[in-house]
Amino acid sequence: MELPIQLLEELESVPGFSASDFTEAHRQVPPTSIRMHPLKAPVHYGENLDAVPWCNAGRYLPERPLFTVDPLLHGGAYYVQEASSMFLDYILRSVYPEPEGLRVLDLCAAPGGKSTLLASFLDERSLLISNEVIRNRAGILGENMTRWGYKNAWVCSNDPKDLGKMQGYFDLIVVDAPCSGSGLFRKDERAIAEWSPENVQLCAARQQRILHDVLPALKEGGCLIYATCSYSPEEDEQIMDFLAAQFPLESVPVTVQDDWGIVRVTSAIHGINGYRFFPHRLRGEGFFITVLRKASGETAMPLPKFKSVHARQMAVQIDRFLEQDSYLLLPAENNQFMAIPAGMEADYHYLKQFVYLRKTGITVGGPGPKEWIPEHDLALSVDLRKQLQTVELDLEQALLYLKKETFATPAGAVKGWNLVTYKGLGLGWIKVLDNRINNYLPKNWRIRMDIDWETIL
Ligand SMILES: C[S@@+](CC[C@H](N)C(=O)[O-])C[C@H]1O[C@@H](n2cnc3c(N)ncnc32)[C@H](O)[C@@H]1O
Repeated sequence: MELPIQLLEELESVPGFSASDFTEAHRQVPPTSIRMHPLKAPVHYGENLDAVPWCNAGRYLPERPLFTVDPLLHGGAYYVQEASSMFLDYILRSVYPEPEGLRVLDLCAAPGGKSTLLASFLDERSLLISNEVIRNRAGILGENMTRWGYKNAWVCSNDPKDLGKMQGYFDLIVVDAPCSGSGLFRKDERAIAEWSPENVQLCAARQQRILHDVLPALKEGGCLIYATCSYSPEEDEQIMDFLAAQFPLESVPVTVQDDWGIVRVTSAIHGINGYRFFPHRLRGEGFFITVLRKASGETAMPLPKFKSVHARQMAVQIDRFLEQDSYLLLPAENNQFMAIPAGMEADYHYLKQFVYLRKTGITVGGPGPKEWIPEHDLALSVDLRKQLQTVELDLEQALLYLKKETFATPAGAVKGWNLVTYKGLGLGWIKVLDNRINNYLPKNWRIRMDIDWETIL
């Protein structure tokens, strides 16, 4: 792996860098890590695995498995995430010891690593808006958020400017910015060929534009978390100085343990604190992150009055599927309904004025000619009732289900709708008829890969 010489030269002046150690680290296989779902990962899962020091739910795997053929991944028991970027979890716990009722924006959210982490961190009264401007990437983000299963985590697909119009609405904005990607060289060699000093400049200019466009949406006293997977100071320390110079933002330092190997840096002009991750100093890839607080500026506008569209009469149908904490049912496309937390309808009506909401809470399905037809989202919801008609699948059946193939009626299945589970984790719905089953996995969710059954079973 031939690393760009201009990058190595520039990094000579960056604290914690060592050209020889850095180059040597790029000859090593990158560690594989996952972050477990606090409510979905089976009990004792990950017990024998090394923990990621800065993230309670993070674990290193001894080697990279073929994740596609693990039904637990499809059911949302864990998310495959690079370990350094899990430091967001530590920052959140440091800045918000009690995260209550926060409105949070993850601006550059696909494929969903930071958003799934945020969703697990926030309390039920908080609302997470995950945005991804690129349409097809927003689709992948939607799938990953559906697997994670929270009704207070919504997805939109907009330009940062649209979100910036929601003056002072958010308590926290996370900008995991598109960048030149040098931090991921070890995982993706193609990124080396795409790297150039000119591209670093282009990325820095785009980062400034994105931040400038979205910052009006951060309320006074709210926090901005900015991160990249680039080593270039133009995209890291110099962006911190740009932020401090252009906006009323001040540094929020966090305490880190020395033995974690994270490098604390401060920006040259305004002394803002940031945290750098180098692969020769810790078990993770290149990453940079900083937190700033908005000292003054926009305050949230009161939410406008709205006419409720809660479908009260439909709720009766859903009560048998969802735990009866408080949710509202709103009409969705194709005669379906979506469940959102009670108390968030005003936010829904407000947000709709500014953004295209692709996913609002949990799509629960809709009334069919004879009965309620449950939607796939519902099977993956963390609020799904424990007492539902459920049938446990073995590995072969689970993989056939996830390939959207048919298989013999599993033992324990009853006529009608059954939730299929693997190791107790909901994967989706089947409908059992007299002499066969119908597999209700959405077509675009299916595993397309040919499975080598002999090695897997
Ligand atoms: C570093 S990735 C985000 C990774 C994600 N936060 C995660 O943890 O899984 C940056 C994202 O920014 C998006 N992006 C690209 N150009 C953008 C722009 N002009 N404004 C906002 N987002 C943009 C990319 O499509 C990409 O999904």
